[in-house]
Amino acid sequence: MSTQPQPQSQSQSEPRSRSGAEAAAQVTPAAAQLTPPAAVRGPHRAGAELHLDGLTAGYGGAPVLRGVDVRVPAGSIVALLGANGAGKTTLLRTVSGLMPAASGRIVFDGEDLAGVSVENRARAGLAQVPEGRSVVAELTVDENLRLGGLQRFRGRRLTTAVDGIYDLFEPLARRRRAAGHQLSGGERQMLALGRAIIAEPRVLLLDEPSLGLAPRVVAQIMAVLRTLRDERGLTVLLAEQNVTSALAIADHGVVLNLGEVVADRPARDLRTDSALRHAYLGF
Ligand SMILES: Nc1ncnc2c1ncn2[C@@H]1O[C@H](COP(=O)(O)OP(=O)(O)OP(=O)(O)O)[C@@H](O)[C@H]1O
Repeated sequence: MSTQPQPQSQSQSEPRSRSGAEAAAQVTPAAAQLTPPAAVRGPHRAGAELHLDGLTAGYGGAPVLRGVDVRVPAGSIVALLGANGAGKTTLLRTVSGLMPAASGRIVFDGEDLAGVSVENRARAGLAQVPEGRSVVAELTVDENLRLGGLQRFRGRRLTTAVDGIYDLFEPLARRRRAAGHQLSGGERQMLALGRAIIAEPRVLLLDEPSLGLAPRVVAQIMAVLRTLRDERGLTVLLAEQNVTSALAIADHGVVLNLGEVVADRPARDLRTDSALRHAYLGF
């Protein structure tokens, strides 16, 4: 597979426009109070489609994922939901190549990823932000972002890319000279996300970005993800226990239980159908 996709113009990314009513239905009350992030600076690589077909994976021979099928269309957000231990992190790690698949297929932009290294998956545009807000503690915000951006940019283009992240995450712009270890939990999560986004991934794998954060910060992060989808056509697979926040921005919801898909529905159905929510999400 090609490991160096070429940048595409924004018009090629075919960003989706939404009706006002649809957009309004997708914001949480907290998100509604926030100023939307600035428009995404372009041009950018467009999102790619991701399919998982019959994916099985586990630890030491004990299966955790059992024949999981998930489809994440290009330019959409799919919420991956489920209780503790359902297999969300295992699924994301298997897709990014950190864990081997025992069987099944992972298809990224039409290409089977079997045998493709973690590094080449990242180069092709598959980015994972693990749970725990991984940033380099000793480096400043600016240095962390530049490090993330070096994968694709040098010189002035790198500076423009860093400025693009500050447009999206205003709190980071104010803290650009602070070291990673001096940041609040919310700022660290924004930086972890910024480091992944700056390299213009085509599919973003996010593991519980809301964990331990205040509702306002969660709303801010979800608003950025929505902007990236709508304006850049980014594809996002979002593992979350914060079901309400995830479904507020997702197009589709997939519920895992003990490593199996038990529901695969439009997010609108999971948001609005209380019987469905009660059956699969327990509230
Ligand atoms: N390194 C490991 N070795 C062995 N078993 C593991 C390992 N990591 C996770 N597991 C097991 O795999 C199962 C799925 O865990 P996983 O972390 O994927 O779930 P999760 O849905 O992400 O949960 P959470 O929301 O708590 O992070 C659990 O039973 C867990 O105990």
